[in-house]
Amino acid sequence: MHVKYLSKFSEVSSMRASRTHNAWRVSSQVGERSGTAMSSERHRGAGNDIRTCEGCSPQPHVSHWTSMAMFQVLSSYTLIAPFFLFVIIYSLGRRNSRRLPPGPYGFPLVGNVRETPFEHPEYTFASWAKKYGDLIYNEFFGHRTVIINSQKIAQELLEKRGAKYSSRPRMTMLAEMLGWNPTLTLLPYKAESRRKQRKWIHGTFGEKKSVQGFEGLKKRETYIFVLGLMETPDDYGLHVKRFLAALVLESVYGHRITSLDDEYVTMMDSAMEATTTTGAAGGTLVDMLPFLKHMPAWMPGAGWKRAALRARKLVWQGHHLPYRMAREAIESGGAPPSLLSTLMGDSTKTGQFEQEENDIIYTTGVIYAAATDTTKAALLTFILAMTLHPEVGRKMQEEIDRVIGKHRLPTIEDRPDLPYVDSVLKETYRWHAPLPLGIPHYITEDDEYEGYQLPQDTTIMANMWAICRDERVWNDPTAFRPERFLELDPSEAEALDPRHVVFGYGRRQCPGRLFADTALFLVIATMAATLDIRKARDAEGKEIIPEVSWLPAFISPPEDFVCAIAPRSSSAKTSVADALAGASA
Ligand code: HEM
Repeated sequence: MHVKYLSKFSEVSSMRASRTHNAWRVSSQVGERSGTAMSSERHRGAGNDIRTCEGCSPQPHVSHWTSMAMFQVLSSYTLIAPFFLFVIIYSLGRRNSRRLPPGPYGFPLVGNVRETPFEHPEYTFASWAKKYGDLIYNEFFGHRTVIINSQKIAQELLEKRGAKYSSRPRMTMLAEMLGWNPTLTLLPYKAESRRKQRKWIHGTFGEKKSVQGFEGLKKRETYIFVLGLMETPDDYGLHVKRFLAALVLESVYGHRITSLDDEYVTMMDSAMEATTTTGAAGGTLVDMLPFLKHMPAWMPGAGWKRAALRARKLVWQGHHLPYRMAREAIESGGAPPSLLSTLMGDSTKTGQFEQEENDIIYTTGVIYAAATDTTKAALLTFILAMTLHPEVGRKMQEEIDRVIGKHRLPTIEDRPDLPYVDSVLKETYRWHAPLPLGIPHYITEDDEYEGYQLPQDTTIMANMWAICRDERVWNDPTAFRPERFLELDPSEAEALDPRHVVFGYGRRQCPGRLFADTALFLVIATMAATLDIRKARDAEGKEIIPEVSWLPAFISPPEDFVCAIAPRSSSAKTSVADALAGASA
């Protein structure tokens, strides 16, 4: 790939596909497909056990397109033929000479591109695990990739051996051509800027005390969100987007939005959209063949480069313009405290502002991209689960009424007393990991695990979707059943907490997880206390049962679905409006 599937932190609505297939069905189709997709395969390692299976996958997918495009470009550069030959010989030699983890045997040069579907590769990787085990080796155009399908191995490698497993793979298009390279998400492990940016973000969004400082903001935006749902429930997707944009822009820049037409939102959305439309991160032709980035933009066939240059401008603006506007507001004393005001204040005090300004710009700029779509995916998954399982919503309401009563709304401090609500959030994470394959890590030193070599310069990723649905761990993993967490003893519950999976691992673990998790708890508890979420009805009054399917993307929210959201009681709207007045005071 390296990371064919890393379509970055971005608005994925442009990919909102026409397909609305059921996720469980896809899962089994993919399983079937992967069983027939390989004309030959073998286990590398101790023995070269060659097995064949009938037929080839008839499924066209983007990887075919990518390889065809590659051949078209290369055919006009016949001088590169010796290079091709070298790569084929080299890749064959490399695959055979090491005791790599098992996996489907790919073709020379393209590797496993052919049998890896572009959509929902996590399902295919999970089905491969049944055949090859929890550690699977793949190659994509000569790039080594290892996929982990169990929590035990993910923790062993990505956490315990974090010093070797915490870098990021090279992404020529996204990082180098579009200009996302100075952001924490993509910086190599050893980069000084990575250390600094991570410390800053963690200090604001990962430490309990500083996260508590945003409680007022979270409450206010939660109440605005719930009132919006009460007024125009069919626009629930837009309310979710507004809610998260408001949380992020105020906590990061001290900028308060009043609508989605806000200047900052427009700029940042444009940067993200331009990024998405240049192709899947790590999966474009130039990622496979980085020398192509030097192709002159005026050349015939270089439309992709011209598009990348246009996107680069928007990415630059998305980072620099909100920063400049917010900086002015902070300097004129008109902005509430924020990550930016803290960083500006601290670095001015130490006399480091000039040296640190670029890191400050990119630290603040990346959070909108990292925080909004990820949290949106989790919140939409919760709404889908409530639509399908109104009985879960009723149980949450019973618990809230019993513990808190009806005279006030739940707060984050109520969490220990609301174990059922808490288990609903955990089940939401487990049911569908918002980033099914996480963000890839990169191995920076040769290593060995259970007799298998894991060479330096290999991309390694945890299949979070598969880990959260591991049948060896979870009974009936496809069911949405929050009770499963209440049936565990405390030590098991701690070990199996899905937050140890869906926010990633070790030294690259999400630094915003505490902020996201507390915001999500508050919002789902408030929704349960004040709203009924049910199935919508069609013109004949029949319930519409939403399909359970998720967008095939790096950040994977549910596909569009309809639901009926209404105030829980005649007084619900007043109590939220009163709470909003209190929170805004
Ligand atoms: C439900 C919401 C969220 C989910 C599921 C999520 C998930 C993740 C995952 C899986 C990673 C990659 C971890 C790894 O490489 O092992 C990550 C990284 C990151 N997340 Fe989150 N995230 C969420 C919300 C947030 C929020 C609210 C923020 C900021 C306030 C944030 C900021 C970041 C950043 C900056 C990184 C890159 C960290 C690094 O490379 O060192 N995320 N997130």
